[in-house]
Amino acid sequence: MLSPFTGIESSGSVSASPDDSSNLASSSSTPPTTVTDSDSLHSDASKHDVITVIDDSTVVAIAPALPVSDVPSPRRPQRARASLPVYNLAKLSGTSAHGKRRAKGDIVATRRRRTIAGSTVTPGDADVGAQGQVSTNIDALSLEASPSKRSTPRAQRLARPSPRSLRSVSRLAGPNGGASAGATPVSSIAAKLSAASKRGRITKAVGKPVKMSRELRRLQDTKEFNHIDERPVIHSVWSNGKYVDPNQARERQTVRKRANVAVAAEIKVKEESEEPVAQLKQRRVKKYLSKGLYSGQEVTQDITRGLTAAEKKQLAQLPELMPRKENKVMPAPIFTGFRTLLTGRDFKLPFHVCNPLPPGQPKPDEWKKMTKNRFIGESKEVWKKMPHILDYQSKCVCKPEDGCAETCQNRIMLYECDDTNCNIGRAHCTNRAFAELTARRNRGGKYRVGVEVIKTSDRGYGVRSNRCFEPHQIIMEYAGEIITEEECERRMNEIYKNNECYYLMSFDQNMIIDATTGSIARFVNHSCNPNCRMIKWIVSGQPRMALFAGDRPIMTGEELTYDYNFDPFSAKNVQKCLCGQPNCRGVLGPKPKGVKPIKENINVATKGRGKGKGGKGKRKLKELSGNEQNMEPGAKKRKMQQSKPKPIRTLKAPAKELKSVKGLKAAKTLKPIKVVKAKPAKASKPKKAVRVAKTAKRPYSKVSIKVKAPVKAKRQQKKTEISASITVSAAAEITAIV
Ligand SMILES: C[S@@+](CC[C@H](N)C(=O)[O-])C[C@H]1O[C@@H](n2cnc3c(N)ncnc32)[C@H](O)[C@@H]1O
Repeated sequence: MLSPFTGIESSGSVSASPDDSSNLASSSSTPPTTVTDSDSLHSDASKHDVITVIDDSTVVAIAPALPVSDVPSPRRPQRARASLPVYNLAKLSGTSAHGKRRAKGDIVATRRRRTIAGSTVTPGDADVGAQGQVSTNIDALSLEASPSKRSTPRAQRLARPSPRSLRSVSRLAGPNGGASAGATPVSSIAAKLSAASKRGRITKAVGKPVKMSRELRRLQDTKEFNHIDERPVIHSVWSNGKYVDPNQARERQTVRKRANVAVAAEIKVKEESEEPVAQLKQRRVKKYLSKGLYSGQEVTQDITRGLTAAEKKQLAQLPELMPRKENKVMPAPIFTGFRTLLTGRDFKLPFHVCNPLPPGQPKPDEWKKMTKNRFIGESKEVWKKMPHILDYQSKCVCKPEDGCAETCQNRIMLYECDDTNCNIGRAHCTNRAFAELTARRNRGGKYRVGVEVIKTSDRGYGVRSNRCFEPHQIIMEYAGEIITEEECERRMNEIYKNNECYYLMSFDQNMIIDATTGSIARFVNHSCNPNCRMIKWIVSGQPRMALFAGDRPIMTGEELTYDYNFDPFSAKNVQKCLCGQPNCRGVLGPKPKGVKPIKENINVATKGRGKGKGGKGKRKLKELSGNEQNMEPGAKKRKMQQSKPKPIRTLKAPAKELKSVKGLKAAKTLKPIKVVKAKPAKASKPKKAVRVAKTAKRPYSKVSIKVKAPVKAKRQQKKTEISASITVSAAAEITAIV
């Protein structure tokens, strides 16, 4: 037995059959058997898109008028579906939240819920639903709708007659095509629908307005109805079968973000703290080039091509082209030398870099340093305080542009300029060597002093430079104790009798400088080809000895030497020279008799005077003994005036030589100052020296060293011989000097 509801459904004529969908699905496999089927087949709309709106009022009368059994089913028997889809429009349109409304007498409780399949129709409403459905289908048959009236796809879908409606209409019409009993109210239903469509917005099939349910009509102005979302759509999230609360998830996300930030900060701090270590680890090992840019390049050109045999032979003898061992040192890139020449500049390497003293240098013991001369014993009383005072009464005649250079009379006579005897003043004068030395020393620093003691392999201690010196530049003063000859004798007999080296140098006024306690200059060794000269100058009226650079500049690290010019007085006193120079005389003094002395080392001034070879010892002896007949008259005057043997000749020589070489003017200028004003001779001092020399047996030999000091002005002719005596002990025991 079928209930009205089930009867309707089984007939498939009233409600939309779920099999419509099956029709669609089977269209490809099952040919159409009825018209409705054909319609159904040709419909391209899915059943889900069709909304059938049924007016409650129109449905009511239809159901009883249509007994289910009377309506033959044009369809072949089908199996009923187990379940039907139910669509909740309120939910779909988003109005379910509004709840049930009651307005204008609408009884919500009795209102039928609209569904597509009509499965939710209450039993009491079954007839009504059937009628409503019929009316809808009738509307759908009305072909008034035109494509132009379909404003939107949605409207098109709504207006399109569904296969169900078509089928139901055909059923309602009966097999004869005439209207059945149920067809009577069709016109009234259509009119009702037409009236309803005026108010409703939704138009149904064939362009005719379809009456909307009141509920929908009330809602049609709402945003929900128009699908306008104001609030964010929050979708529920399920994860692994569990519901995820969005609030909790947000909190968890925030917590996770914070944790991530904290971790990132921690990592950053860690990285920063670990950075040096990482850098150390990542430090790359530097790769050095083992060869130069052009290393290994072969000479492609035959440089001897086109040369004669003789030329080739000559070329082959060039040391540069001699076959050599391969140089393993990395060569400089090509044109380096040329580029250096063009763009290079002079520079000095720091001395401690280029030439440091070898480690473990012994220091000389028993050496008391003294940088200034000091009178000892009677010497102070015997010493004439201002022997050169008269020389300082006139000034040189230099001009500022001359700068007291080589033509300066003071310079020629080995007088240092100062405020009393200089015409041009300190700013322009260049003849103030001792003043310059004092200033340099006062500034301090061992590289300003410029010398240091070294231990030589075979000559005891020596001195070397630790800076460069220009030619004729003052290096250091020979200072020590100034003693009389008597005191010198006593010291040699008593104090220095067992010494191998003595540091005694004949000075001025027959005095002797004992540098045993003295300046560093006492360590300067002898050389037959020296780079320095020991010269006595008159500074502020007082004699002072100093070591000067020779004619060539002195480089850093060179050993400083001067020619002792020993006068051994006896062949027994001769000391072997170990200077190692090519022109070495072999002995510290002049060459022994029978051997021709090497001329280069003989004083030029001596040669200029035409005096003999190897006569210095004799001359010294004569000077010491007061036999000065061979000396120039002027020189004798000068000697007497200055009470020193060598400068006498020195003064005389330049005056004579200047006449012939430099010009008479300078020579004439010299005369009134230095020679004409000469004092009467005092020959007592040299005699005294002889007396000293004549003393009985001594355990040492007295040797005289002559230091020659050429003056800059026309050196070869104007070189003046400055003599200083040095008394050096010899190990050999000799008898008295005669
Ligand atoms: C004034 S001292 C020089 C400093 C000395 N070398 C020292 O160690 O104190 C002179 C002595 O040094 C030695 N001497 C200096 N130059 C020499 C040389 N070229 N050949 C051999 N001995 C030399 C000689 O013994 C000489 O008597």
